[in-house]
Amino acid sequence: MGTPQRDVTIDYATAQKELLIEKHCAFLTGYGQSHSTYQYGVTDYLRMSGIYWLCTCLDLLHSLDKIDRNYIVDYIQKCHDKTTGGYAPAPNHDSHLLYTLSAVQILVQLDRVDMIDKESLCSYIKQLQQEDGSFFGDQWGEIDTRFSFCAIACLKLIDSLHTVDIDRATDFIMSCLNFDGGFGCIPGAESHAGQIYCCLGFLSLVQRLDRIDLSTRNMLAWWLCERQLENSGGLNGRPEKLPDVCYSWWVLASLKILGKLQWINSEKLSKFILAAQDDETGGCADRPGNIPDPFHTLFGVTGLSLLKVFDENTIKQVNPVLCMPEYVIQRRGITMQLL
Ligand SMILES: CN(C(=O)[C@H](Cc1cnc[nH]1)NC(=O)OCc1ccccc1)[C@@H](Cc1ccccc1)C(=O)N[C@@H](Cc1ccc(O)cc1)C(=O)NO
Ligand SMILES: [Zn+2]
Repeated sequence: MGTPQRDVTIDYATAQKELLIEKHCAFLTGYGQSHSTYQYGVTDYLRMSGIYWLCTCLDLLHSLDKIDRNYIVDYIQKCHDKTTGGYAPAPNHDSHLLYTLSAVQILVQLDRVDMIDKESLCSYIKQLQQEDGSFFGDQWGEIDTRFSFCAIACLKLIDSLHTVDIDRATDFIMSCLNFDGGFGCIPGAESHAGQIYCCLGFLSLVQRLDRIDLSTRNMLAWWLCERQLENSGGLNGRPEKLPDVCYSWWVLASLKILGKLQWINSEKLSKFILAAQDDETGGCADRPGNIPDPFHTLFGVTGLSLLKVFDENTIKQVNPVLCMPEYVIQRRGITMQLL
C-alpha cells in the first residue's frame, strides 16, 4: 500500500459542466475595479502578475477588447524602476524578476514592445546571474529555479538570450534534478510540480532538453502523472497534497513539454476544472466550493486549453512554456524546443 492519497469528493452529478465564459470575463474585468476591497490592497505585492493573469485569461477567452490597454501600459511604466532597469509589482515597490517577467509578458501580448528599454532590462537581468549560473530574484539574494526561468523567459521575449551565460545557467538547472524523480528549487531540494515546470520551461527556451536523458524524462513524466488523484481527477503539486486547479497548469504544461500529455486522464481532469468554477460570481477557485481568484481562473482556462476539450473559437491555444496565447508567440517569431 503506497502513501495514502488525500483527495476531495465531488458530486459530479450536480457539478458545473459548462464553461461559464461570460461570467469569467465579468469576474476578471470586475476584479480590477474594486480598488476599495481588502483583497485588492493586500495583493499590492503581486499586482503586476495579477494584471498578466487577467489579460492572458481574457485574451484566451477572445475578450482582450474588454480591457483598457492604455491604462495598463501606463501602469506598467509607473512600475518601471529606472535605477535598476527592472519592474516592481506596484509603484514605489522594489523591482523583482517575477514582476519584470509579468510586465514583459503583458507588453509583448499588447504588442507594445516599443515600451521596453531593452538595454537596461538586459543589464538588470545580467547582474542578477551568479558564479554558479543561478539567478537572484532581486538585490536581496534569494536563489530559486523560478528566477532562472523568469530571467530566460524575459530575454527570450526580447530576443536577447546572448545577454547571460547560458552554459552555466543550464548547469545550475541540471544540478537541481534530484533522485525522487523531479526538480527542486535548488540542488538537493525535494520535487515540486512548479519547480519541474520552471526547469523544463528553461531547457525548452534554451533548446537543451536533450540534457535530460530518456530514462530521466520517463521518470519525470511518471512523477507528474502520479499527481492525478483517483476520485476527483484533479492534480496536486506534491504527493499527499490536495488537488488544486493551478496544478492543472504546472503539471500539464510540463507533460506537454515532455511530449507525454496523453498520460493524463483529460476527461476526469477537465471535469475537475469545470467543477471549480463559481457559477454565481464567475471565476475559478483552487478546488470546487472555494473562493475564485484571477490566478486560478487563468490556470483553469490554460489547463482546458492544453487538454483541447474546447475548440479554438471558445478557448485560444496557449503556449505551454511561456503561458501566453500561441498567436502572440508566433507573432514574435519565438521558437522553443518541445519533445
Ligand atoms: C506566489 N504564488 C504562489 O506561491 C502560488 C500559491 C498557490 C496557489 N495555489 C496553491 N498555492 N503557488 C504557485 O504559483 O506555485 C506554482 C509554482 C511554484 C514554484 C515554482 C513555480 C511555480 C502565486 C500567487 C498566489 C498566491 C497565493 C494564492 C494564489 C496565488 C504566484 O504569483 N505564482 C507565480 C509563480 C510563482 C510561484 C511561486 C512563487 O513563490 C512566486 C511566484 C505566477 O504564476 N506568476 O505568473
Ligand atoms: Zn493553486
